[in-house]
Amino acid sequence: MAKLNTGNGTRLLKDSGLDAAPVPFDSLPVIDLAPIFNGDPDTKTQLATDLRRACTEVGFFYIKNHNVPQSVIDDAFGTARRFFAQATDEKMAIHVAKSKNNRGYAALLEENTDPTARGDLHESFDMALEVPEDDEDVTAGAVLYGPNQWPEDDGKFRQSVEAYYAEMIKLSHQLLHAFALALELEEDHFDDLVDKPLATLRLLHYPPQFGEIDDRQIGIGAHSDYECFTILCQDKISALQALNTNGEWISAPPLPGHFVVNVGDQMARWTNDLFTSTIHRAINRSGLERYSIPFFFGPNYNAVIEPLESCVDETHPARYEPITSGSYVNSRFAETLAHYDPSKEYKL
Ligand SMILES: O=C(O)CCC(=O)C(=O)O
Ligand SMILES: [Fe+2]
Repeated sequence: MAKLNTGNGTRLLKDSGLDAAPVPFDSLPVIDLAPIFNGDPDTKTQLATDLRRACTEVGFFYIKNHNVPQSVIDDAFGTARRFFAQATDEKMAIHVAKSKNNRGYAALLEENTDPTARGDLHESFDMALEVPEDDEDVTAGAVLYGPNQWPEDDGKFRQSVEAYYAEMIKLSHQLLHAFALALELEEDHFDDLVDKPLATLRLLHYPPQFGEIDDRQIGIGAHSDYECFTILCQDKISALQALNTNGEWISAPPLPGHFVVNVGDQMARWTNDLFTSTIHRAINRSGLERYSIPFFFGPNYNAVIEPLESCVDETHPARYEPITSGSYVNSRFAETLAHYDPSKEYKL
């Protein structure tokens, strides 16, 4: 502890560098995305300011006026409910263990997002960009690209999931423009890096948990997301919590017509931790089944992520070595997904 003499006596102060401690948030900000679509320069500047603040102080926020049709969202949730209601055998037919790139179904407890815990109480279906096996990046070993696995049905499942995915890709490009403005960069700064994005959509089903709950076995254990940002749609059930700088869990309930967006680790690395990749978890104590649809958006497999020049200076030296988007996500998957081992031979 250092001491500072004032006219009214001595005060103690911690020697904690030049930056002020962030104010711990107690609720999540709401960002109006309308300006990114209507192009008015003044309101865009306001959006950039609001977004910068949300990403710096919280790392979690709601977005409204996102232009995603409610019918596409409702369809995706209906599809998720029908999919998870099937018999286990049906779902296991497209199990992730049959995929090199984590596409398909994973059962309860097969994911362990927090490696110190005992497995997550959710089941999931993962899909991402459809890339053929003979694509040049796939043959060169870019293991996160590849084909999806689809359930055998009348095609409705694939149709509604792909419709939702297409909306998320469109929205992510707009959101990335807003992030660039928030970083005082040109709006299209990141555009060349996202034409073949590592972008994964998950359907999640959380059964309710009753009685006394061991915090090592909850819906999804405490974690940060790996990609640039996540766009999350929740059904009507509140279960998501975000950790503030005081170490307190803050509730992030669903708001009708809004998505929750959170900054991921790749964006934190790009911004040298100016934007914060906030830890979160979900516990479904509602007594009802819960469904959510996170969409994780990161740049192309080979895009190099390193601290942006504008986020590095003498008092904030670069904290991260350059790494490709693919290597980063790959290493995180290997740590948290029981069936993920890109070095092994997979048979469909
Ligand atoms: O379901 C939720 O509310 C959160 C999901 C999540 O954090 C994730 O899948 O990374
Ligand atoms: Fe997450």
